[in-house]
Amino acid sequence: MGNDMQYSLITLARLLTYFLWVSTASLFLHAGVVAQETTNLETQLDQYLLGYSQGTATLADLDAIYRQMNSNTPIQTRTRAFGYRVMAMSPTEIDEQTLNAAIALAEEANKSGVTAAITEMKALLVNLYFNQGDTRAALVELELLGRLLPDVSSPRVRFLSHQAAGQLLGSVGDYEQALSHYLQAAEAVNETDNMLTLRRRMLVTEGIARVHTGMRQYERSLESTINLIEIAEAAGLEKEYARLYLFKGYLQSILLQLEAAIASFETSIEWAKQFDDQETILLNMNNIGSTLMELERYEEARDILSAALSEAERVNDTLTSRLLHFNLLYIDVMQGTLESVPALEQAAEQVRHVISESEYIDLLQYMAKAYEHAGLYEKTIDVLKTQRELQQEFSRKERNKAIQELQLRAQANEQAIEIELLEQRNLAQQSKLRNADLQKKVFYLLSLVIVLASLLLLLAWRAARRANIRLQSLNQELEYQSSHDPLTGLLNRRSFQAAMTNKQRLSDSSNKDKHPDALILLDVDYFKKVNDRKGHAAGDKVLVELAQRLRSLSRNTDMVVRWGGEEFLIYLKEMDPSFLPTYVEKLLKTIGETPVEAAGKTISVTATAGFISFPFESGVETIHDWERCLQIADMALYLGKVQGRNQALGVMELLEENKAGLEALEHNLSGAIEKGWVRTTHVPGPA
Ligand SMILES: Nc1nc2c(ncn2[C@@H]2O[C@H](COP(=O)(O)OP(=O)(O)OP(=O)(O)O)[C@@H](O)[C@H]2O)c(=O)[nH]1
Repeated sequence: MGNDMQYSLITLARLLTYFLWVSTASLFLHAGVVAQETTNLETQLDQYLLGYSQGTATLADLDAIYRQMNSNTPIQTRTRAFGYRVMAMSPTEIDEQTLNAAIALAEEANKSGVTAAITEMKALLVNLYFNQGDTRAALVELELLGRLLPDVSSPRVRFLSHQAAGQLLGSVGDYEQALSHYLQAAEAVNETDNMLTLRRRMLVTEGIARVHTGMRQYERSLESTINLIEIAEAAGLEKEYARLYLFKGYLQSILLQLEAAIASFETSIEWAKQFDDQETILLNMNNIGSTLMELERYEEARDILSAALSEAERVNDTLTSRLLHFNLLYIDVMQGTLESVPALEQAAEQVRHVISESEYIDLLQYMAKAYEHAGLYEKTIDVLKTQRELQQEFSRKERNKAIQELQLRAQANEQAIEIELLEQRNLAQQSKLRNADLQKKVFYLLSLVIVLASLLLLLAWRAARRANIRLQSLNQELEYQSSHDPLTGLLNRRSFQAAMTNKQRLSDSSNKDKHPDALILLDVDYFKKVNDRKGHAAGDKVLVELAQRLRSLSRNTDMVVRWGGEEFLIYLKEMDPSFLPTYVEKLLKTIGETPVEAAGKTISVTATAGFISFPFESGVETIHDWERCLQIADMALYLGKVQGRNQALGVMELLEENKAGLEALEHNLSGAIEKGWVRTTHVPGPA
């Protein structure tokens, strides 16, 4: 039993341990693999960044890193890579597809709950929407971004966010806020120290310069630009020089530092030439020409503008050609060629469609000057009037635009609140789902544990039950063996004694009306001879056969006992004493009439018996002690033997109903019989 159960338990325990081990190992290995892949990807991104800052990395390098990523890659690594990808693209390369990819990744970031990733994606979306001209969407993202920013620790993400905010707010004219963001972006940059630090510092400074320009704080803007150029030179970013010097010259010309402006434009041309940047060269030439016009150095201006015009025409740059054409006609008029006035008017109209409104308003100033120079005073007044009207109209529009932008920001704020609410709701929903999922998992796990425990219990129970059954049958066997004679299967003396003790304990007076029981002690005659002549095995066979015959005559309530070697005791329940001799006769016949067949031999046997009713009514007293009764039956048996065997003697009645009679009955039966104190019944055996 123990073995069965132990085996099952051990097997289950082993299975469970194995299962746990495999799960733990796979979890551990999986975690290890993910961690290793992540480190590897981050390193690759660092290398890419290095290459990017040195101008050697390509988009293909980045794509190669991208291909190694999957949904298991930590979200912040993926957002970082995506940010680099956008950074590597020129504004014109950014399309709908890029935007959609960014929106999808932003959603993933939202779901992950990783603040740095969420913020980075929001900053990128601000940039992308701004780039696509969708100011409203950019503002909404900015509102959401603003709520997250205080929790962001990564300087890189803080820089990106503030930079994006500065750029967007600067473009909608919220210069103060823009400036504040740029300053925070500058702080974030100061916390970084890598290959991108200088480039980032430049972007911030350029942003600041643009904000100052927007605020018409040109001197400050110029300061920032000079600073910017220093940074670019320190970083050796030669590609940026032309653009920066152009901007510097532009600011100087506004501040009427005209000679310095020309010098800046010339420097810009030098650098633009290095990189074959025709567009910048043309812009600078036009700017130099315009500045010379301001200085009334018309000949020099004409030279450079003519050269620029032929270059612009060569490269089919219509816009610049028209501007240059206008400037050249202006010079003509200023130098006295008054016939050029209509052509100048015509050129102004053409230019009007390709320049901004404010630029056109500035251009009208030149027209007024030209008319004045040509003595066309009425036209001068007209054009100045038009200029004033346009200026007023422009200012009104600007004001409206500012109001609209304010409205737009308020709407964006509202939308952001709605989105935030929605996101919160989504998060709550997700956590609800996660909880439900967790509950489900716990339920399944518990069910599994219950099933396994039940299985174990069942196995244990079955094993215990089997053990009990075996034990029971062993006990029964043991009990049987201890109460039965192994040869004949009859009750043995011990069990009979126990039964009688029990019986005596339970006997009560309610038995009064019933017949007494009977005790018959029976002994096989000359059995020793059987053994001696036919062999011990044949003797055994005879005993078994006789036991069987005795049993065949007994009822369920009777007891047939092997009392000793060849001696049997038959206990009959409620036997009418008058029928007892007949029964005993039948008993003797059953034994003696048919010989026993044993080992091919026929063995004739007879038996002698003594019998008595129990309890025995002696007249003096009722003998309730079965052993005393049996003692009398034994004496009767003995007398039967003495008188020739194959017979039985029953003690029926004590005629001398006194103490002496009882004494004689119990200790000297033959004497009592001789004295005629006892009535006996003689039963002869079969002839
Ligand atoms: N084969 C066999 N013999 C047994 C067994 N138990 C007792 N005996 C034999 O039974 C014989 C009894 O012999 P005795 O007591 O001298 O009596 P008897 O030969 O039957 O003679 P009476 O009883 O005087 O008629 C002995 O030889 C015992 O060895 C048994 O289980 N198997």
